Amino acid sequence: MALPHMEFRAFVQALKDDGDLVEINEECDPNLEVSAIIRKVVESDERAPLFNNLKGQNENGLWRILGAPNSLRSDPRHRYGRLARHLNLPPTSSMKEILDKMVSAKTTPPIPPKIVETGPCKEFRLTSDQFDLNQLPSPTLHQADGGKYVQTYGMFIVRSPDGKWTNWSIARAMVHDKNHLVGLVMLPQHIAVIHRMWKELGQDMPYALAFGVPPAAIMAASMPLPDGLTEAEYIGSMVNSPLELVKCETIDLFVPSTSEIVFEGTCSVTETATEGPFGEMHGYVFKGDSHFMPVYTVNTITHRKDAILPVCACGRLTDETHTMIGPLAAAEIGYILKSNGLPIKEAFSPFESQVTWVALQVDTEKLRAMKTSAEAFCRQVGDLIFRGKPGATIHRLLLVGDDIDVYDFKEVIWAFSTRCRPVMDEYSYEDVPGFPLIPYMSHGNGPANKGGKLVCDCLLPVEYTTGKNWEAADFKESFPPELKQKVLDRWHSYGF
Ligand SMILES: O=C(O)C#Cc1ccccc1
Repeated sequence: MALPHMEFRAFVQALKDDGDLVEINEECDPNLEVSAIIRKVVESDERAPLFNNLKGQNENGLWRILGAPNSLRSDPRHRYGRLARHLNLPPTSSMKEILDKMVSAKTTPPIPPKIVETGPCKEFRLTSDQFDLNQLPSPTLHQADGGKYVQTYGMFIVRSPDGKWTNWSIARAMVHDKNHLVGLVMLPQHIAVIHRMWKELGQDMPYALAFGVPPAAIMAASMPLPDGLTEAEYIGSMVNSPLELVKCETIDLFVPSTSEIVFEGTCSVTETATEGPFGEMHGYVFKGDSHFMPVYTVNTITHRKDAILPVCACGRLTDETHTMIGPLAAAEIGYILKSNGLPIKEAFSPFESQVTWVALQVDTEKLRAMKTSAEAFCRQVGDLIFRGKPGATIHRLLLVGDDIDVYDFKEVIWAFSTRCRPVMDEYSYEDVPGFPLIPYMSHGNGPANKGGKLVCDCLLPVEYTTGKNWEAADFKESFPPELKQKVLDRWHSYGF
């Protein structure tokens, strides 16, 4: 029997078994109605909606839509249950356990994928004269969007011209016409790096776009892994079993054999079209905000019967762009800092920062042993992160002490607000790449692609020298243990 982290269809069943799925069988319109429901779901951490009856489905059920595939659950006991199911972890797993699992494959041998002759993704095949992307139920996600964003949670598969590097990643794309998409291809994302390689050769870039891939694969595809690393092997190592891949029909690329839907074709290195506006991960749609981006030709579609298109209706909290992009960047950032010998214990990107911050918990005993200064330490951290790809989407790094739980924003904002003196304890980076999708970058006062980053030192000077010299004025730290126990034991008899 297929396992939920290795087959999307089994994952959907697992959500159903968890009571985390709402099947909608009345006809829904992919033009805004579907997304309005998904937005209401993700803004209230409701169960994931599976739209079984969409206006525009073809005779083989192409396609249904699963909304909110990796958003949050309302029950705090399994808040991250959907993410956990992506990784074959218990639904009660913490975000720390989830991110530790994502990083685990960095220290275990890669497990290459297994090539199989065929698979469920081959049940039906459509050539370019047999489909119209505008007639299929491609969703319009926000009323100000520039098109139907059919691609928000699928996985692009591209390979360097020398064949040595295959990259899997999520990058948005909208319908351009009957057989074409236009998509965001933006450095330092690896899809843009590889696209540039093909452009230098003067050849269009072959691509596959697989929807409804193994959930473990889409998680790895969202992690800013090092250049040159092939996700398929990383995932194999992470789940300790080889992913099964099958060859595409028309190009020399391989896709997960259980994918729900596969688009195959080439991405032009010369032709562009207007892409956007789009309701992006920071929660804004700027009217008229479109840019010229590469055109993808869709030559062939293969799919399962009654195939499911996963859709992230991104915007304000809390959708997949927040549960995945920020935390997975934090995991990579934490790994890089630890690998460079810095005393970092935990790293997380607070949703409340719209995943533009990463909070770093520092082992202050080891910090004191370094006999370093605040400036030297902060610059070490900033130089390692802000000049590399993992830090691309992050504009604030907050250094906090051992007493702060970086997974709890209330803790993080307390330390930031009370221990980081504005300006004096902040170390700016104006000469590094900026993330141009953040509104204060794209529509702010400075350059959209450069600077605007800070390392914020939320460690008081004593934490660098002699250690914490305060008690928190709270129940946990300001009362003797026996008194706290007495209060807890008598809490209800007091009348609370
Ligand atoms: O369309 C969005 O909201 C987005 C995005 C993005 C692009 C590059 C890296 C990470 C997120």
